[in-house]
Amino acid sequence: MKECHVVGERSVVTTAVDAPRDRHARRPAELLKAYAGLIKPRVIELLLVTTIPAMLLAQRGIPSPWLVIATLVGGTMAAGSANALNCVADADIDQVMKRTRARPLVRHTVSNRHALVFGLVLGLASFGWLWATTNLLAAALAVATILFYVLIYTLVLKRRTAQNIVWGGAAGCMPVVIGWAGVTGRVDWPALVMFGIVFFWTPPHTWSLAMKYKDDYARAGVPMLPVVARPEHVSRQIVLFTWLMVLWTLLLVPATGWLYAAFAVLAGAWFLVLAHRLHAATKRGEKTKPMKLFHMSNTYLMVVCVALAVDSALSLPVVGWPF
Ligand code: HEM
Ligand SMILES: CC(C)=CCC/C(C)=C/CC/C(C)=C/COP(=O)(O)OP(=O)(O)O
Repeated sequence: MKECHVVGERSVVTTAVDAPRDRHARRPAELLKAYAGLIKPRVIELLLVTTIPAMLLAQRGIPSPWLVIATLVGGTMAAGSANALNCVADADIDQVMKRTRARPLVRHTVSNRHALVFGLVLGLASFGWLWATTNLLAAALAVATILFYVLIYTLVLKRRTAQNIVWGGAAGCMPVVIGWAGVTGRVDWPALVMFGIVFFWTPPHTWSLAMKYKDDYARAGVPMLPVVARPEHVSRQIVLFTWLMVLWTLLLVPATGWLYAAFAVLAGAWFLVLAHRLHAATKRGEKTKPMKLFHMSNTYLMVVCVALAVDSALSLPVVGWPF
């Protein structure tokens, strides 16, 4: 059975004694599967979805398809590097948590050393690719995000504070800024508003998941909010961040058309109802389904991003400042 010791304030898991061991992947299909597992493709999918509307809004139309593809390829390389390095840093706790026990480094289908080299090379490649195909600002922002996510979130915040994902979540907000910079070579106020949308979206996304997996996180010594706080406090925080997120989406309206504005209000109202329902059920001490809110958080972000992308691609008349 695994043991988890808290050394200083950082939880350190001793070597697992019964983690399933595979042999190192050798055949091409095994290698592909193993390295794909390192980059967490499901997460990258929505990270990229947030990048596309940022590029369309920056252009207020349709940027060159090559620029969009080049930015998405660079973003995938950067996020893949960040996730692979995260897997190396978290190999000790991933073998303790049921949710992450099938990951390549836990199953030993890839060695830690190969995963580290893979993550570092992919990160350097993302910098070179983005510099060559977009601009130096976008490339620099991508590498800064990798460094922040691995060194600040994964190695410092994640194992030390219940606010880990609030501040560490900033890494997940960077694809929109990188997409904007890829088109304009600058970071203008709409990019910062989009950063804020994902920033306030992240706690409902992660805390709903962590409500389901809190025993896993507790076993690994990760102080996610549901591990250290009562369910009612967590659901109240989810409602608070959901309100902040919905109100923040309206700040983008002066730079968009009515289509985005309508979906931001409708999708926001829908997600607020879900968050309040979870909080009400939690307060009553009823059995809740936080994973429904987790999956709906991805749906919400996808809907808002698609509405923004269509609104921008069609160059709908901009609503402008109401005063
Ligand atoms: C620090 C910030 C974040 C944390 C701690 C976090 C946490 C997680 C965790 C633990 C999972 C489950 C992964 C697994 O078990 O395979 C997950 C899945 C996912 N995350 Fe996040 N996330 C964060 C930010 C983001 C951002 C910014 C996005 C996209 C913009 C995102 C999109 C997704 C998607 C699409 C999935 C897969 C959902 C599924 O498998 O159904 N996450 N997230
Ligand atoms: C452009 C660029 C470099 C983007 C990088 C942004 C990025 C990789 C965000 C990831 C967000 C995320 C899934 C965090 C979960 O980490 P975790 O360690 O809490 O999740 P886990 O417990 O599933 O490993």
